[in-house]
Amino acid sequence: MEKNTSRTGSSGPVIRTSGLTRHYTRNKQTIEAVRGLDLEVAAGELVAFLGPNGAGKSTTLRMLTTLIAPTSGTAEVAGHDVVRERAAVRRSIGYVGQGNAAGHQFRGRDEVMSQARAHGLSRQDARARTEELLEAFDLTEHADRPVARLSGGQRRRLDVAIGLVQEPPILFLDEPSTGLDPQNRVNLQEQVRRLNAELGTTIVLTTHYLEEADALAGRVIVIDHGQVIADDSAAALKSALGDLVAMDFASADAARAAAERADRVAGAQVVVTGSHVELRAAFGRDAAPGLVADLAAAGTPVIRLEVVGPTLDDVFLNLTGRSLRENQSTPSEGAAA
Ligand SMILES: Nc1ncnc2c1ncn2[C@@H]1O[C@H](COP(=O)(O)OP(=O)(O)OP(=O)(O)O)[C@@H](O)[C@H]1O
Repeated sequence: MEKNTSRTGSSGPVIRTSGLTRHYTRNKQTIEAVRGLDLEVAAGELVAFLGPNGAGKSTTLRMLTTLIAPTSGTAEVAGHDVVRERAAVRRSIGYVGQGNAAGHQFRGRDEVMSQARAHGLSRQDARARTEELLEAFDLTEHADRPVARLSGGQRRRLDVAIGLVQEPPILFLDEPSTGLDPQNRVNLQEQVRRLNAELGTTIVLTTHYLEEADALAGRVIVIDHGQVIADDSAAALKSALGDLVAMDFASADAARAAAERADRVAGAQVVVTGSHVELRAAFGRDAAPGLVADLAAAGTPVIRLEVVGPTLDDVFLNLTGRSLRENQSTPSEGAAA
């Protein structure tokens, strides 16, 4: 399949922002929702904006999709300025916002079908694409009901299906999986992956699900208080942080003695709390057996040992001192990465 460098007619970045800033005014106070974003996204990338509620993710997407104008700074999408060339930007993108887009009195199937026709598919191709998307989002048996009579989750799935109809060169998805059950979240991820891999669609999505950013995106841009605080692959972000080696000892004295030895592990950050020692180091997993043997020989044996690979939440915690999980609406669904 062709890659979307050719679909957009550009070999440079398909999204480029410089000092992109957006303020809101509420009760005479200025809210700096997005603060000087400098960003480049190349054709064919799958990027996740990860951040807590209120970080500025939606505002960024709304500027990139021309729905709101920047307060200052510039943004180009598909080579077009988002303020001066709104129509050209809109022709190059698909956008699934956080709200429900589908008309409520129409049947779900007709909504998808008419979008497909509106985007120039033949009747036959439109029907095939409609059925494919309804099937992919588990909507086939609900598709003959008016949208108003679908559940919240079913409507959300219909919105995402409609957003995927046209297969645009650049697709923006604002929290596409919020409100979806785990199975439909997986279905969505499959669709997103397929668009990216098979058609080379550049995809920018926002999420506060750590697992989603981790599983899906080649590149994770962590946003907090309207600024980029990290930008790399999930694997690189995590490995830079290193593994956590948690150890319990018989007494606080033993823990303190052990911590002195643990400090010798290259690049280790060691924290002692009572009889508990936590060590974080890039290769903590590899260093642990030697350290345990060393401590036993020194007369301070480890009573309990746990080695945990870093999660994106650890990355966020390390960068901001706060946990992203506090912002997750369904923390119980979060499995460690
Ligand atoms: N229309 C608006 N008027 C005033 N303030 C706004 C408006 N839209 C967003 N904000 C504020 O701007 C900041 C960034 O909001 P934004 O919706 O971009 O964050 P987000 O990262 O997308 O969060 P969420 O995950 O909750 O959508 C927040 O403080 C929010 O309250």
